[in-house]
Amino acid sequence: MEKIKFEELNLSKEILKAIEELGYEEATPIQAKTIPIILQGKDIIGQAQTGTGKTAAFGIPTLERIDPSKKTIQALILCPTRELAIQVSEELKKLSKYKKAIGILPIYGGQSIERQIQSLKKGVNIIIGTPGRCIDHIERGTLKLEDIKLFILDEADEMLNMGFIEDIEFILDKTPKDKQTLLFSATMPDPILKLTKKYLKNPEHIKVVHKELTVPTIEQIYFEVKEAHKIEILSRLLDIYNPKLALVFCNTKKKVDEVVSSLQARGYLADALHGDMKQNQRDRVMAKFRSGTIDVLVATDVAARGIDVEDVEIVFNYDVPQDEEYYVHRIGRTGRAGREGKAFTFVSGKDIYKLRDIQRYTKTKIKLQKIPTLHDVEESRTSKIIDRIKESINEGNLEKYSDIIERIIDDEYTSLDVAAALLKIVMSEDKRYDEIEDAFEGTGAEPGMVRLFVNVGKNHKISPRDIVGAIADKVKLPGDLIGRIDIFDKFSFVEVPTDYANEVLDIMKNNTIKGKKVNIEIAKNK
Ligand SMILES: Nc1ncnc2c1ncn2[C@@H]1O[C@H](COP(=O)(O)OP(=O)(O)OP(=O)(O)O)[C@@H](O)[C@H]1O
Ligand SMILES: [Mg+2]
Repeated sequence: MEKIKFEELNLSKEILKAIEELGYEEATPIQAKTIPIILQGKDIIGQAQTGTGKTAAFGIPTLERIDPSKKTIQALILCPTRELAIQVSEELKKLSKYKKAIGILPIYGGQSIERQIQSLKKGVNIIIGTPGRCIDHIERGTLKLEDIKLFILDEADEMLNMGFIEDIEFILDKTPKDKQTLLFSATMPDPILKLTKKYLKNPEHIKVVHKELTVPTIEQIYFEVKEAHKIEILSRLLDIYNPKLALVFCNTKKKVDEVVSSLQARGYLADALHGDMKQNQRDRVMAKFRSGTIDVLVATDVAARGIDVEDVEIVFNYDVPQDEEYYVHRIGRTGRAGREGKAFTFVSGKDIYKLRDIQRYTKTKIKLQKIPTLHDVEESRTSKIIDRIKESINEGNLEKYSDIIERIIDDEYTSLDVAAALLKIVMSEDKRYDEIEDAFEGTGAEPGMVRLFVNVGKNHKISPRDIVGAIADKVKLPGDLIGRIDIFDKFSFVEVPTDYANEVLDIMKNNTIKGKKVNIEIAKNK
């Protein structure tokens, strides 16, 4: 498709200036195709791949059509999650930087309703909301929709799905008949498409056509993994690829919490996002993820749709998603706006059938890759160190250090000796991998004993003796019955009598060692 400049789209100079500041050089295909039609006042269904700028595709013409001299709500945008409502509202605020008079307000559950009422009273033109909270305001009489010109569903197929459809109909019922309706999503399954006839007038279905439903710049890989090994494999992949940010999807809230504690215990900066958390917690986690204060976000499907965070380099499907559409949306959190990304899916047992359905639905091939071994992790660490050494040599300024080396060489060591010794010192600071492999080799504990894998996390001050002491103390198990296998940077192995194993696991799960929560699980042969 030929490139379309925003200047060709009949936009106001205020909007063009804001677009220029955002650094958008040309309109994306979905923007080029839908903006003119929306400006004409037509109903549309806009379908284009994840991360291709659908927000601005409906956001820009919406801003152009608002009359800010009237203090009424003229556009309502509904989103399936709170995080998405906030994000869409932020993007609209950026686009309206030079149309200051337009009032934009996100309203969503979990936030003080009183505060929202105060803001609504000031006169707002565009509401971006989640359905539940909008209904709440409609019932209180604090959200008046009789002046609505534009009604927009972002993630429209999800909004018209069973979970939301009643809410949507309730809200639609309160809006004027002659409004314009816009539906946007990366996916639009046929049954939902049929349903849209009920809500749209002579709509144009604008589909930015591609052979496949997913973004081609996302490399899609799957690993055959036993359920019990997922956490270890996730850690290895994180170590090898070292993504700036990674998003890990699980199918349940419980699993999200488990994965987060295992990752934290292994020293990763990870946190959770799911629907059981309080809104201020959710906001804090999203902010930390956006700023890179945490680098692994583990989430349920609340984070699957629409969320736009630039540096997400890998998306993990820790569990294969139930719905094919969700695969598309989940992996679409990476590879946005033309960037590259990776999507890694863990497949265990019967999941392979689901994966086939997903490939058929998305018309893509997901490639099987061998699970990285600890040796691979080691290799990747080695090549990273080599790169760093070369970089440092190229940067120069090494005179001070060369002088020291010369002193050693004077003592009859070769420069190769010196270099090798230095490298050994540097690399042994984090040599957990070889040692863990050794310890796992033969997880067979002494007869009558069970070997436990104890994870104390980074920067701890917990010695093996502390671990044995804590178990002895809290489980009332004589210390000499506990065997100590080894201690590593972040890990340790202990052996306890088989009869006590479950009790130790139970009790230690709810206890701390020197004030720190540690992760103890039965060691499994890798
Ligand atoms: N014309 C443009 N040029 C460059 N970047 C753009 C352009 N339009 C939007 N973007 C950027 O592309 C990213 C993705 O946009 P957006 O979130 O709207 O995608 P989307 O199509 O809604 O994806 P999803 O289906 O995942 O919701 C955003 O960071 C946005 O700022
Ligand atoms: Mg979107």
